[in-house]
Amino acid sequence: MSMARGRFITLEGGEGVGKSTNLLFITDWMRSRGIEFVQTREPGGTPLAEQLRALLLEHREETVDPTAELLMVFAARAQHLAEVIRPALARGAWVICDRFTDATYAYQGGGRGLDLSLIAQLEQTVQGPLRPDRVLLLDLDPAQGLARAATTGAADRFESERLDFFQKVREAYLARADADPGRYAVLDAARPLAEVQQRLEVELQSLLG
Ligand SMILES: Nc1ncnc2c1ncn2[C@@H]1O[C@H](COP(=O)(O)OP(=O)(O)OP(=O)(O)O)[C@@H](O)[C@H]1O
Ligand SMILES: Cc1cn([C@H]2C[C@H](O)[C@@H](COP(=O)(O)O)O2)c(=O)[nH]c1=O
Repeated sequence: MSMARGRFITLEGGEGVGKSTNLLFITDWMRSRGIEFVQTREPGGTPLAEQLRALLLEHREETVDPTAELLMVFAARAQHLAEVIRPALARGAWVICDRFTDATYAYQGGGRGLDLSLIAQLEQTVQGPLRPDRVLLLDLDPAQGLARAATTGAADRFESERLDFFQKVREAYLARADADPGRYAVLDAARPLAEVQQRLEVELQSLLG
């Protein structure tokens, strides 16, 4: 008897686009269908990776070198893959991950301006052929997203970047979705939540079977 294949789904977007809100909707949808799933996030998802997350997000006196930032993100990802993501997929569970390597292309590539081929090299080294089955990209004007994010707590090191950084992050995300439309679903996060979630449901249904 063959085991059902797990799905690897990632949720992406700039700051304040509604990831946390829509994650709840996605996990409720999976639970109501009896799908075994693991909900996790990046950077993070294991004790070591969560420590790296805290180091990445906290404000600090020194400027963080973009390459150091990139390597920390991939160090956390390697641990997360080994401890959480690969074992879950191997047993047939679905994985819903709040951000993954598309965030690296968007933030370290688009935002920080690092060479995309360096990111691709690290992606290949750390992940091998593993890529998300579906990337759900919540797209929103960054000024609107930052205003929404401001209602949910103090700004971390990334959220304190200038608006033009987030414009570049958004452009990088959209460029990746444009280049591979079969794998990305771009959802307009400026629409009312009920409408966003209707669209999400259609995307999730398409992953069944
Ligand atoms: N489609 C929507 N329309 C209007 N408001 C929304 C929508 N989606 C989310 N919000 C609101 O925007 C705020 C930010 O949402 P949420 O915390 O889910 O975003 P996030 O992407 O997880 O943000 P962060 O990365 O800052 O944690 C919340 O107050 C939420 O209720
Ligand atoms: C995976 C990943 C994340 N980031 C940044 C993007 C966000 O500002 C924070 C994570 O916080 P959130 O709760 O998901 O908003 O980390 C990054 O720069 N590069 C990455 O690869």
